[in-house]
Parts: sequence; C-alpha cells; structure tokens
Amino acid sequence: MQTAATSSTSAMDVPKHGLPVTIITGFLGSGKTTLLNHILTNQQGVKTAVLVNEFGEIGIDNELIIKTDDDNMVELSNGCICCTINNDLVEAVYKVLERQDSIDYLVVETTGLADPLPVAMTFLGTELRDMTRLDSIITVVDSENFSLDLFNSEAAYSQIAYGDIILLNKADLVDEADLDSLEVRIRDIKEGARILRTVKGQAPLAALLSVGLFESDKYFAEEAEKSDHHDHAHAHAPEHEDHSACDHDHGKCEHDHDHDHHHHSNHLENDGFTSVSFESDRPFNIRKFQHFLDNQLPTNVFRAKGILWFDESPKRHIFHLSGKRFSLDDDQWVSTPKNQLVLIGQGLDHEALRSQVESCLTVPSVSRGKGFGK
Ligand SMILES: Nc1nc2c(ncn2[C@@H]2O[C@H](COP(=O)(O)OP(=O)(O)OP(=O)(O)O)[C@@H](O)[C@H]2O)c(=O)[nH]1
Repeated sequence: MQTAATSSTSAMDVPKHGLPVTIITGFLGSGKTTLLNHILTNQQGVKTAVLVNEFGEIGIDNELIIKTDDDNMVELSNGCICCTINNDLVEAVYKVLERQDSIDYLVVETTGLADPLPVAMTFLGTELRDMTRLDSIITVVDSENFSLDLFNSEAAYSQIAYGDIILLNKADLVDEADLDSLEVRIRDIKEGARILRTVKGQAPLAALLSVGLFESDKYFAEEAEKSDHHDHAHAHAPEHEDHSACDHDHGKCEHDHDHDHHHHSNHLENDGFTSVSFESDRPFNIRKFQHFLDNQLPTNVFRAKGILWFDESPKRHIFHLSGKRFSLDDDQWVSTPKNQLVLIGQGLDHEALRSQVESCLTVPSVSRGKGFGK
C-alpha cells in the first residue's frame, strides 16, 4: 500500500482528522437529493460540505440542491463512483479537507445506480482513512417503487445490504400495510439496520448524522476475504494508488458486473441502465411536450429530471419522473432560460428519444423577445 507521503503535500498539511462522513445512497429517484436538502436546511451551525455524483451527462442536481451561505458543493463529474470516480472522490475530499476552517461534516450523495461499498472503501482503504471518519451509510428507499427483482439490479441490492440507516421514504404514497411488508423484506436483507419511515426525507437529524453506526472492522474482514479471490490490476492515478482499496472495490465490480476497465463508460450502463441527456437554448412548446409525456415516453424510462423552459411560461419548471409518477414544479429563472433534461432507463432507444424530445422544441415566441417571461 502506498503511504500518505506520496499524496500531494498540501493535502498532507491538512490538520483536520476524523471529518465525519455520511454516504447517502438509494435507487434512482428515491429521494436522495430531497434528503440532502432537508439536512442542509436544518443543520444549524454545522457547516456541511456536499459531494454529489450524478448519473447522466448534465448535472441537474447542482441546480436542485439548495445553496447554503458558503459555496459548499462539489459536483463529481459524470461517472460511476464505483470505478471512474475513485480518484476524483479522493481529490474532492481533499479539497474539502483543505477548507479546514469551515467544514464540520461531509455528505456524499451517490448516483442511484452506485454500489455504496466501493465508495465506503475509498474512505476506509485509502489515505483518507486517517482524515475522515465514516459515520454511516444512509439508504433512501422509494416505498412506492421499491422492488429488488423489478430492475434485476445488483446496485439496488447492495444499497440495502450496506445501509446502516434505511429510510422508507415516500411513505405518503403507500399505506401502512405496504410499509410493514416492505420493512420485513428489507430486514431480511439487512438485519439490524435502523429503519425509519419518512416523507421527503424528514427524519430528525439526530437520527441521521453523527450516529456512529458504520462498523469499519466488519468491512475489512469481509473485503479481505473477497480480495483473496481475485487478482486485479487497475490504473488509478499513481498519486492515489492504493491497491488494498482498489482491489476490494473492483473485485466486487468484476464479479458482479463482468466489468471491463478499459471501458469505464460501459460500466455506467450498470444493470442495463443508460441515460439520454438533452440540452437546448430553445423552449419547448408545452402541448408538444405534454404529447411526448402522454403518448411517446416509453415505460422503460424509469427516471427523468429536468429544468424546463416552456415558450408559454415565464417560469422555470422543475420536472421529475420516478417510476410512473411525474411532477412539474415552478420557480423563477435566475439565469437565462434554457432546457435541460436527463432520461434514465433500461434498454432505451437513444436516437428515438432524442428526436422525440427535439421535436417538442419551438422557436421562442415574439412576445418573449419583448420581455414576456424575463
Ligand atoms: N410524494 C413524495 N415525493 C417525494 C418524496 N421524497 C422525494 N420525492 C419526490 O421524488 C422525486 C425524486 O426525488 P429526488 O430527491 O430528486 O431523488 P434522487 O434520489 O435524488 O434522484 P436521483 O439522484 O435521480 O437518483 C422528486 O420529485 C421529489 O420531490 C416523498 O417522501 N414523497
């Protein structure tokens, strides 16, 4: 294992030890960003840095995460945190640590398709181990859409299996009996987890943060066992090369996903999920977009999110689709209007979707040029 001395000197000057870290994981659209916003809004006096990793080429989340006083958010570029991001994650955490005077807590939001274990191992198995303290993994579950077999997703299983705290979120959308049976199924996978029922992630922060539920000893034992079974060479940037962590991480990937390290982006098609990202500086025609949603959007699009601009509206519209449910909320534009939309699903026909979305575009109406909507 490479020692910490090989990392950047400035990073090693960081005196901060044991920065508490919470990893928020959970399937696509389960409510991770909503939970994050709940935490950020209610953390009185605690300066929290946020690392966000998103699935899809356009980072919509950085628009959706509430801004606190200090610029505390670092967006990790598109990628699977499990493989591509390992170095970026280490780098990003260093950046946070370097801001020693301001940060008390770190929250990492993974993509909905990430296995949280490699993320945890990045904290435990690299030089970050000495500077951070993994507090817990929080798994957000969409109580309405949750199904382990539906997506045949390894990641979805892993998210439950490694959750220290599991939020049965969207409790408002299902009845009590469904929540009870969901809880039983989840306990089958993860005995002993702290299970809380939430609406919009609204759990008391004392039950979520600084709880000390992550047991690293257990992980090292499990992972050491796994790493005995494979020999894995992986090209991490030399300054952060740490094969104890790397082997562990990618051993899991290899076994689970038949993973090819020369094609990291392929791994993003995790469990068959891919994303189509769409951006335009032209507005949508609202009727055409409605037609797209009602008649064209295939059922294999499981998740969509967008910041939408309609020619007919002066407002900025926040669009979400999770499962079959979609919502459109509005607020004010603070920058020049444009359209950003990400569609995520299994077996998507990228070309068809792109051309359908494109055909919803229209030329901005003349009235807009005269000031309407500005
Ligand atoms: N009814 C209901 N809707 C919720 C709840 N929590 C979140 N939502 C909605 O679910 C949608 C997805 O929430 P997000 O917080 O963006 O989910 P996410 O897990 O961050 O999504 P990805 O990062 O794309 O995987 C949004 O429209 C939320 O407003 C809840 O408890 N009840």
